[in-house]
Amino acid sequence: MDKFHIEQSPSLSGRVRISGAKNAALPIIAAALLPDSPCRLKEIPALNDVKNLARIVECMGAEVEYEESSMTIDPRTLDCFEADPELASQLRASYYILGVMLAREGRACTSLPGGCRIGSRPIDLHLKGFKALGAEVSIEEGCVEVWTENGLTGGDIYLDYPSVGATINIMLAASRAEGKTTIENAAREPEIVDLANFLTVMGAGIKGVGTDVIRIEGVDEMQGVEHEIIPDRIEAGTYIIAGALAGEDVFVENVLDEHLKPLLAKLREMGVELEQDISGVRVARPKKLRSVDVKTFPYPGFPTDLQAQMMVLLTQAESSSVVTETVWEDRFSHVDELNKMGASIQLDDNSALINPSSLKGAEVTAPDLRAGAALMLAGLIADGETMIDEVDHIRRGYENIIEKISGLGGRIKQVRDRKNQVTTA
Ligand SMILES: CC(=O)N[C@H]1[C@@H](OP(=O)(O)OP(=O)(O)OC[C@H]2O[C@@H](n3ccc(=O)[nH]c3=O)[C@H](O)[C@@H]2O)O[C@H](CO)[C@@H](O)[C@@H]1O
Ligand SMILES: C=C(OP(=O)(O)O)C(=O)O
Repeated sequence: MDKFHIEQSPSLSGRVRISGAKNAALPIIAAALLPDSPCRLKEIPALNDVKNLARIVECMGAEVEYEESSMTIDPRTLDCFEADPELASQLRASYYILGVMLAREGRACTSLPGGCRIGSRPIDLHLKGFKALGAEVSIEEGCVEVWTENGLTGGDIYLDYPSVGATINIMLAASRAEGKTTIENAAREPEIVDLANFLTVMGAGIKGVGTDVIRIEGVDEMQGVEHEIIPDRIEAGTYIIAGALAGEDVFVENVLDEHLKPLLAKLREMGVELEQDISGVRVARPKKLRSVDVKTFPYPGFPTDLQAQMMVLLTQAESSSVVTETVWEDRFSHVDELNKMGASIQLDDNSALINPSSLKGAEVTAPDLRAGAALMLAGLIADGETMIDEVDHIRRGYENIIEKISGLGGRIKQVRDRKNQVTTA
């Protein structure tokens, strides 16, 4: 397994371009199986999750061409409704095959999905939505199966929690169901809006996306279209935090700053100066960082996917801060690793008290994607050398991370296993 070796890099400068959003690209790749002609998707990030999902749809018979950041998917040759179980268990978003194939073929099957271990991650709300559209569901020995004998019909669904995945899966299924579907207490994340725009241009009738009531009018036919994925707000936020931690002058390019309001507001409260323009955000480390408290919420609240990275910045504040995680019950696995690096963070249930501290290099392990990104940020400001193990987690969400950080002057290398042999500059 590869590791990242990082040396203290206190003066990052230059430009870094943000890639297309992983959490928009994945449902959109699945949705490209809905029309009756090919789709061309642009700004597809080169990430393992994307490659695995592309492989899943290919194994189901679709034709996929993937070059640079663009992917063409032709669903006309689909001849299977089952996602490869081994591939499907590697990523969370494989469960979007359920909504899509249920809509298209009236039947779908996949293994329970993978993704970060940050809580129990049930899929009851997805299944409740499918049932409301007239589907039967079964979960047996780690396999999820959904089917309908007479086709899907629109229905009304109230989500107990505004789940991103459930909102997406129900939208996918409802877009080709007969009649109208209403999702109440729907999630409002920008990735859902991107998917809805894609479905709408293909022919679906969708209203209210970006609010908590989404109405979908199913259609019989959809046409393949070209679509460009929105920039990844979590990748952007991670590089903006890197600039606030260790930047002399960092410009984070290809950012939709309206998707990052809760982060940018917190950074300003901390004393970070940000210059926003149409193409991105300029950021540098301020002389002093004020402490702030942060609580994660579904969008438009502070994103749970930036909680770990923000915690690293808070270790550098003048006084103590409290971070409260409300979305996932087990998303503090970075705390032990940061404490190994000299941080002083105490956990109490779903809150963390972060005391000011100087970080020092250490050997740490990335427990999941964003926790890994947080350790990488910590390595950039820690005194000495940091070695991060299990970096495949980080690669699930950050395209060309070594090249991007090195391009800003960050001293980071990929090394291979025990011999610590350098593989990438
Ligand atoms: C691939 C993808 O887009 N992943 C994102 C997506 O995950 P994901 O779609 O899995 O997250 P959800 O919004 O579904 O989960 C949020 C909360 O709802 C609960 N829940 C969810 C579904 C369900 O059927 N039952 C249920 O109880 C979960 O346990 C969790 O506590 O949104 C999360 C919240 O912003 C992000 O952290 C992930 O990066
Ligand atoms: C938790 C995440 O991803 P996934 O849902 O794919 O595990 C994430 O992107 O931070």
